[in-house]
Amino acid sequence: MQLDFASMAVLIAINLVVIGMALPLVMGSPVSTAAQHAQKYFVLQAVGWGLILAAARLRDSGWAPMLSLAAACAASAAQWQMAQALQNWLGPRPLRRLVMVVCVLGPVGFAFLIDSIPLRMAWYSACHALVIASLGWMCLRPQRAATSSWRYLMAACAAVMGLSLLTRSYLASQALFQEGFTQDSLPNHLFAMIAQVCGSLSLVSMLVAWRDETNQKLRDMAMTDQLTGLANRRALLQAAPQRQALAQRQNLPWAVVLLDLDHFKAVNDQHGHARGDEALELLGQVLQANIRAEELAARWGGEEFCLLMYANQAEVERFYQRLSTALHDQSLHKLGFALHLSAGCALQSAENSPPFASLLQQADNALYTAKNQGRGRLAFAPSTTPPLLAPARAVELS
Ligand SMILES: Nc1nc2c(ncn2[C@@H]2O[C@H](COP(=O)(O)OP(=O)(O)OP(=O)(O)O)[C@@H](O)[C@H]2O)c(=O)[nH]1
Repeated sequence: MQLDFASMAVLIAINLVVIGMALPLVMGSPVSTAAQHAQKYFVLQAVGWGLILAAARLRDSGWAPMLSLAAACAASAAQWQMAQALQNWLGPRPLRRLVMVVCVLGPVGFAFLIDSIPLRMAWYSACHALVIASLGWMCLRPQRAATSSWRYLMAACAAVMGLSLLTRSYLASQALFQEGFTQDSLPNHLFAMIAQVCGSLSLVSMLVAWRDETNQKLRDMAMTDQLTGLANRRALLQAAPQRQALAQRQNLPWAVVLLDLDHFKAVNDQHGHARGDEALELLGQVLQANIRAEELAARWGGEEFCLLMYANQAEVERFYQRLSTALHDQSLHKLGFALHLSAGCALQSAENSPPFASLLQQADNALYTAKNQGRGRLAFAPSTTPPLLAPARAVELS
């Protein structure tokens, strides 16, 4: 089999052009920011290989060095797009700045060394190897939920590509290349083959990353209340047994609190449904600002909210006072009228450790008590302490 570099470059360029055109069609629109960067990565790669091809064809003309420089610029721009995609998929990537700097320095050095093929190749290949190795490293330790399969595949491709580029850089520094990127030589053939295989595997990785991202978005949507941004009932029901079991295992106090806005129908009637929605959003914000990271606030439905707290009775009372005051003040300030809350709480204790559904029922009964006793107060479920010593009691907001 006779391989020549120009034919390989044609195949790679055709492959990348087809991928660059097919991706937007397959992914549809609109796609996420990360997916857009991934699409640009393939388009720029196609442009880069097209320019390498043109440089090979015009090898004997004065255009070849400029075309090679343009190819280097396109390849660096493609790597930068990949860094952006990884940042969006995996969260903040500390190496992103380094990638940006080397993506600029690579073509700049290439331009300065344009008269010496070995030097400019050695320089650019070394820069390219550093960028690719950084991209591979960026696939590790994600700060957002991301499956390992596509990350490891991409990191492996980066390791192989990085090594082949380093080899090319070394050979060029030894002046073994006379005609740069386009020379028909074993290292260039190997590099083209590796680029082809790693390019295809990177495509697979990116499609899986994009699928994971889409699945994660759907999961988040299924678990989040659209209006308030809090967890929804499904998310709370899913999280509750685990948290309850943790509290039992570690002997932590645990409380289920149901909160309900008072006379909310009147808010809607007097100020309109849109204002009512704003009131619910505000309660969501105030709740989120007043709970601890390990606690969970969810919209239970309508104007009712549910909290899972690692707290004893005194702590729940203090929390209720704090929340009611903040809600009162902020609603007056932001909505122009005051919102009031009633709450019912069931506490898990050594004596009272029923299933979650039963605790929830106790909290609901306590909320009913708070409403019946005049609203604007917190009531505890009677069974949370021995009934004879401490019957159902309510804490009125002072
Ligand atoms: N704006 C808005 N209103 C809602 C939403 N969900 C439920 N509501 C309204 O919340 C009100 C609840 O009314 P009720 O169950 O009578 O309760 P209430 O008026 O708060 O009275 P108490 O709870 O007894 O103090 C109804 O008018 C619902 O239309 C929502 O998403 N947005």
